Amino acid sequence: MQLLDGKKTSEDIKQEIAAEVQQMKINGEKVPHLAAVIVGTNGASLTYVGSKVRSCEQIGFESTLVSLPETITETELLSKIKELNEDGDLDGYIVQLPLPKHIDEQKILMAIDPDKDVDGFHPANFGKMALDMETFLPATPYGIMELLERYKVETAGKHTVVIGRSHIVGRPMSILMSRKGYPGDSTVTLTHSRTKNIEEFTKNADIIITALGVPNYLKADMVKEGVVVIDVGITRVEDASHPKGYVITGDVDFDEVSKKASFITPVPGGVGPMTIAMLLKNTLLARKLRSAKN
Ligand SMILES: Nc1nc(=O)c2c([nH]1)NC[C@@H]1CN(c3ccc(C(=O)N[C@@H](CCC(=O)O)C(=O)O)cc3)C=[N+]21
Repeated sequence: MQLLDGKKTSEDIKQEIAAEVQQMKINGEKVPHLAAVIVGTNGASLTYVGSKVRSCEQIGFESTLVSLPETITETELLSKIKELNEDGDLDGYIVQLPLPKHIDEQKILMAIDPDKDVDGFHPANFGKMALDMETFLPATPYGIMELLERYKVETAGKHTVVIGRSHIVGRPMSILMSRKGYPGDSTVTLTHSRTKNIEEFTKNADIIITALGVPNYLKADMVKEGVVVIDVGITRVEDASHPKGYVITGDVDFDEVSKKASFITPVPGGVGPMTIAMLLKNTLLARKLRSAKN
């Protein structure tokens, strides 16, 4: 069994980006500038946004945190988005999801300038991804593709089973794994909450990508020997015996499944850190595309 170490790989990627930023500075060029919009104060959201800001500092990006109250109206948020779209210094930004219930998420995502949409959530970018055009790939699926590539995991002709059809992970993942070329060329089954006898799919899978958010869902008797397992689930489970009061738990029963797996991602330290690294990579791309335009 080989661990797909997202923590280490994300550090490698950040170092590669940092070296490019160093060169940009030497050339007297503008460095990439990323902003994150966060509405309200969800604990997990704050953790994620916090590590994004730290990563920016670490690699020499400029970063801006736009912190807005839970009570902000949709109209007010839309005018903030307009401001960010028009900000000539800003290369890319994300609006942290989920948004409060009184705000129409789709409406907000549609308002983001596709050229600054480093999450790759805008329909224009999602469409480009599906059509194999250069664009910002959604950071989590992009991070998974990068892990498979850097560990030279074979994907061509393999049966990949994706669990979960969310717009930000499962759906784009199924598209990317079926694309032509490496990593890709996979035969993909996209399973979800209405799938019947899901074990019939997982037991026959060469690669399983779970993005459910149900702790310890995937058990050893649901997989075959030699399977590659990518665990996208990151759930905080209360645990009073831990200093933080919770433990981070994935969708996979790691202790048992890892005995059968050829490759497996840990949680934490797997897909999560990769998501952040790929967001930074997208921001670097946004900067390059913008400088090529001007
Ligand atoms: N517009 C938008 N884009 C996102 O990409 C986005 C979002 N909204 N909303 C929330 C989810 C969640 N997400 C995570 C990223 C990294 C870790 C991460 O690095 N996790 C660490 C553990 C961190 C901890 O201690 O909680 C790990 O897995 O090792 C977790 C979660 C990005 N998301």
